[in-house]
Amino acid sequence: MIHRDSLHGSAAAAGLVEDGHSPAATVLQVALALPLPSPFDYLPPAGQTINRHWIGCRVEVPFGPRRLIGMVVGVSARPPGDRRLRQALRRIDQQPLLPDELWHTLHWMADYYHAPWGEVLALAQPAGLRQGDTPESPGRWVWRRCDNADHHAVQRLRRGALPEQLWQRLEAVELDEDELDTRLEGWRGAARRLQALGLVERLRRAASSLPPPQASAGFTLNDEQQAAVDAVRARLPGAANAGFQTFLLDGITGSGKTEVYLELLAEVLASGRQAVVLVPEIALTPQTVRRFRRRLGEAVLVWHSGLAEGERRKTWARLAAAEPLVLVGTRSAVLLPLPGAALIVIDEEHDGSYKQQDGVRYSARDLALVRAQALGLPVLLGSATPCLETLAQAQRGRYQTLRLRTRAGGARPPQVEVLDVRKQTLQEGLAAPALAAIRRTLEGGGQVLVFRNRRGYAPALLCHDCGFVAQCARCDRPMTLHRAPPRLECHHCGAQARLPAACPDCQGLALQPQGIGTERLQDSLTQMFPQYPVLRIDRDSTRGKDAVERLLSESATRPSILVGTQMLAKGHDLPLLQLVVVLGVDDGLHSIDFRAPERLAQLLIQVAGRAGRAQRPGHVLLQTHHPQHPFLTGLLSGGYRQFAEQALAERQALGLPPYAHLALLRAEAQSPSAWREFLQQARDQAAAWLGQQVDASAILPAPMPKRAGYSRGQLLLSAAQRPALQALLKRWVPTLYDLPGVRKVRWSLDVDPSELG
Ligand SMILES: Nc1ncnc2c1ncn2[C@@H]1O[C@H](COP(=O)(O)OP(=O)(O)OP(=O)(O)O)[C@@H](O)[C@H]1O
Ligand SMILES: [Zn+2]
Repeated sequence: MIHRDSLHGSAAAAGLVEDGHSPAATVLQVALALPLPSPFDYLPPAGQTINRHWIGCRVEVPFGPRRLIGMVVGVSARPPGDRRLRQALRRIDQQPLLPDELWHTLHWMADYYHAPWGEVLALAQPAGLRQGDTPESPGRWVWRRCDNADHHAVQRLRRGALPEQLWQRLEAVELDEDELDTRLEGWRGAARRLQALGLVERLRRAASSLPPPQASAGFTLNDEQQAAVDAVRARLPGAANAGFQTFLLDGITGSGKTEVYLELLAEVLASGRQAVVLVPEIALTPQTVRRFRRRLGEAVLVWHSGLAEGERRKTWARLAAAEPLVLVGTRSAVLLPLPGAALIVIDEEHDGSYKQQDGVRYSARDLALVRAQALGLPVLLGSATPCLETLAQAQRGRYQTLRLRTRAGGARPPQVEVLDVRKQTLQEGLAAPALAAIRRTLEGGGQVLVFRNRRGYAPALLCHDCGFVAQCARCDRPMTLHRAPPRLECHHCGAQARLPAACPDCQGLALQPQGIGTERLQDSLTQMFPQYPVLRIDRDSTRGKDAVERLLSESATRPSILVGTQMLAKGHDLPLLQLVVVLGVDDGLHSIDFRAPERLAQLLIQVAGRAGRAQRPGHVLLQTHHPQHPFLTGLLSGGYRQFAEQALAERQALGLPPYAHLALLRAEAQSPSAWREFLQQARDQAAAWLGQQVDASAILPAPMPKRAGYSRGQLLLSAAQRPALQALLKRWVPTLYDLPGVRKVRWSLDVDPSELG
């Protein structure tokens, strides 16, 4: 986790900006969204002179035969040497596109993750802006009836159809597009019809003419919730003690963390300011958004990767204009302009989706802290299972911990039990006591969740005659068998293959599914419990829009079985859910990644936390062959808190994060010799700067040595002190681009990697 010392990097990033003050600047330093380490020098467009006000403005420049849009990150007086510089074609912005604070945070980010500035800057701009469009003026589009609407046309509208519904709603009012989005599904088509008939028109309205946001009151908070709200409130802008502070809201599942956020967010809106709430990717469901809108009204906007470009630009512009809004979004929402920010919230702060796994590998959680510090705001991290990095910071007193120890609204925590399956006959992966518990729960009118974190029918297809296993040729891993539609699929690279009729090795006909996936569980549970609906929730069954919601609402009010992967582990309130059966616990016990136990503990606690959230008591069964495994006995007797304390002690003893800081250099190539060569050159290059402070591992194949046809290797750097690691990276990374072996590999640097694979 990032703390004060690491922020000093920003001074270096700001170095170029300093050049801007030199009086005789003649060269523009332009960051382009290319995987190259430094900005490019250009002369200004003909007839224009440069000064520091160019910094932060976009320019169009020639690049080879192409024209690219880049951002001026510095201006300099340095003579260009013998190189002939090309001229920029045009200046796009007259003033910086990004607010100051965001600009500096992005510089910090490029510096800290050792990523090209141009790529970092591009992350903070919707596609249109990256292509040189001017930002939309803040304000909103509204629709209203035309004054001279033709009444004959109105009479021809079919009663009850969408155009007619829209027409009715527009009687004597104009409606905002955002409002229409929430109130009338499919209104856009209807609006276009009415517009074509000359009945309605679309107008731009200034943001200020909007009605004030409408919010409704929440629950009466319990004492712990209230104390949490009070502590954060004391740091909000305007309060006597206003300023940066990181809070950890450490509250058990179902303890009402979301209510704490909502209470604070309502205050932020009432004071006319902005807030961001980061949520995990799979938690950004319509259910979540509805809950926020119900409480906070129309001032809630969403941000996620599936958003249409138009929406994106509109949201970006409204935020940039400091409109009072609450933005609920996934990882990249942390890079939006927030000139009016008062609070940043990170829900389920331990969630893996906050770490970007390609391109610029940033942690949205860490960046949120950097931004909060730069903006002088409180930042609230919420979780029932905080990550160890966060807990370590809290122990050191860097974060202030706020606790919610009881479930809100009188619900009790679920009762968790290990179910020893050794020597038991399993029926389709389920032990007899688990099946009996499922039956009892259904007969008592409750809902059951069978959790298995493997989608598909079976994790492998095996020939019982000769032992052949169907593998992905590009990844050397077993392919997953799927039934609907029948196919083999590689879950690592997405490759698909037809099901072989006979064993390709021995031509035998004894091909058998090996192991259990969610699809198979759904099939077998449907046969075992034919009177009850059995619904499956995983990535395959939920491809359509709102599919999760639809499936959940189908089962919400009656006894039923849900079969699901980690998609079901968070963000859902299922009032009837009484029993959770967890399969495949043992898979997690044997992983080699040092973070595997932490992830498994988090997953188990979160899944268990879905049970018994309302009036019915919750019960959780963990099926395992290792009932005495210290991980399980520890988690059961001492809960997450005790697990975390032990895990932290182990990490300290072994010199692992959070007591060490890591950077992982990955390389992949057609042949292992190519990545070995590159990594060896990289290691040699670093050798001079290694030593007591920074350690380099041996060059090793990645835990998954082959993927999508590429052979993969890695080199791990670690240091007890973050500044030592950063100092090395700063000198080292720029040299990697020019190593002789670089042309034969694809490489990437991951600072604070969350996975060592
Ligand atoms: N003060 C309160 N009084 C009554 N009910 C409450 C109160 N606070 C929260 N609840 C209810 O308790 C349930 C759990 O609350 P919430 O979803 O906010 O918990 P959470 O800690 O965010 O849960 P999780 O992290 O497990 O998803 C919800 O149904 C919520 O409406
Ligand atoms: Zn594959």
